[in-house]
Amino acid sequence: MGRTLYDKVFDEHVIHTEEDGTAVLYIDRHLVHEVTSPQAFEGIREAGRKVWRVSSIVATADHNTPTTNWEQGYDGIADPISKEQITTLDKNIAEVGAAAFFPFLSKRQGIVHVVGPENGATLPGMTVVCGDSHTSTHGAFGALAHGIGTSEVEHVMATQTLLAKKAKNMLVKVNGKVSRGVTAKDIVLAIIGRIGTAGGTGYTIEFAGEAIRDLSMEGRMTVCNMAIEAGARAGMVAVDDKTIAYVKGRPLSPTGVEWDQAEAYWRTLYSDADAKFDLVVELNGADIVPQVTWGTSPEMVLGVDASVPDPDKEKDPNKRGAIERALTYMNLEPGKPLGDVFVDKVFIGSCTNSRIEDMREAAAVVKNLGQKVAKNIKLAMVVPGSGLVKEQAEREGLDKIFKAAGFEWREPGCSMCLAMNADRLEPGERCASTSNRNFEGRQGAGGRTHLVSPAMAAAAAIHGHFVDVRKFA
Ligand SMILES: CC(C)[C@H](C(=O)O)[C@@H](O)C(=O)O
Ligand code: SF4
Repeated sequence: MGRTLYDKVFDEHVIHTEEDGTAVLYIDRHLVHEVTSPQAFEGIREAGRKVWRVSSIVATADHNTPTTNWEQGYDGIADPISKEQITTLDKNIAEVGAAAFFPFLSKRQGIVHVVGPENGATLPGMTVVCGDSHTSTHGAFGALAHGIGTSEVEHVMATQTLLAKKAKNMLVKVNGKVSRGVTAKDIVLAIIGRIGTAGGTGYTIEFAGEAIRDLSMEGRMTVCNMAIEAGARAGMVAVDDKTIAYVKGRPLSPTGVEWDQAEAYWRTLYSDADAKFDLVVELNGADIVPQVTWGTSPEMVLGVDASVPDPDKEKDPNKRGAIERALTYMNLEPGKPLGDVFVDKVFIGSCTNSRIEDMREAAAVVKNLGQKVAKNIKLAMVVPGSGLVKEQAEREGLDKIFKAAGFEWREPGCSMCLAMNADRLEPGERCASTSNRNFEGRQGAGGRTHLVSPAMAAAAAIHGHFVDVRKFA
């Protein structure tokens, strides 16, 4: 019987299987950031162990790095805990080593999930782990990539393996084409709206169908990035010409004969026609509208042309309670058109939407509209995902478009995605954000997050409220 893409990559990495089905998986790539690695390095040191394969490690500092004041160097990191996490990573990598390290202030620094693929650290068919739930992003390359906990980070460092129970296979097929102005972010939000945040629990999701094949690698990363918000630890997309073209020539990609061998193998990384999925979900690309979340979970999402839901119309008492609670937190009245929701801040960034294509998409909207950021917007910020994205965007003059319209153009990092650095929402502030989580307090205590695409965020900044970008896409 045929195998799925997930079956193939999983099987290829099994070293041993216990009777209860627990497998010992070999790990090819270990991505490391400053938040979830200190205890792991400490544990290794205390146990007197060595890191098994230093060349599997690629590290960067991202969550705590400031997005301003880089000219002040490490003195520009105001928060002492943030500073300590960043310098601890520097020390740990100095001691242990890595295949590549992109420290704070270096040109290639950035969000680990942007930096990995950009440098060829993520390759098709690899097992990729990181102490970070959005490691699912790397599945866009036909890699098996997922987040791990800090104790597992230590386990991988010490043994190069991970204990894993095989997940079930889910296929999410997005058929046909999407309309202009509908992006990868809208596709994945629509998927989460359909299957819910627990829909993917226990599964690895393969995203397929014409609308997914049509996406660039950047777009596929946006989709896989949010597989975790759909409950699946890993999301994957089959390898095709776009995948191969993206990885070719990157610093850590193979070259010469090794490239040829690798490419031949990578081209086998798709689900066989007779592979069996435990669950298949299909969506119609043409039905997907630019999405806006209205609540405090990514599944609380609707098209921008819809209105805030009315809890009284929900029969299930649990769901009704959740809607009521979310609307209270979000300070939204049932029935209010989403297009009438005004925002205070706009954040364009995060590992979901801070790649060059996202920057282009947002800048194109700003340019098309030809106006400045609306008066009611206190802050509109664009935070590129890495130093390389920033540099590329500046080469294309995108920074000038943003700055001329009144956006702030910042240094790379996680920034206001989770407010571990100085960028945050104040209590009660409402934000149009291109990030992936809208939980209570995610962007700062009492802050209210609406998840949208970069184009939608840019348009909200100019209009001051949500608008349907299909009107001017
Ligand atoms: C800090 C890290 C452990 C966390 C994650 O695992 O995802 C963060 O990146 C997030 O997005 O909430
Ligand atoms: S950008 Fe946000 S979601 Fe991504 S790794 Fe950083 S904090 Fe996590």
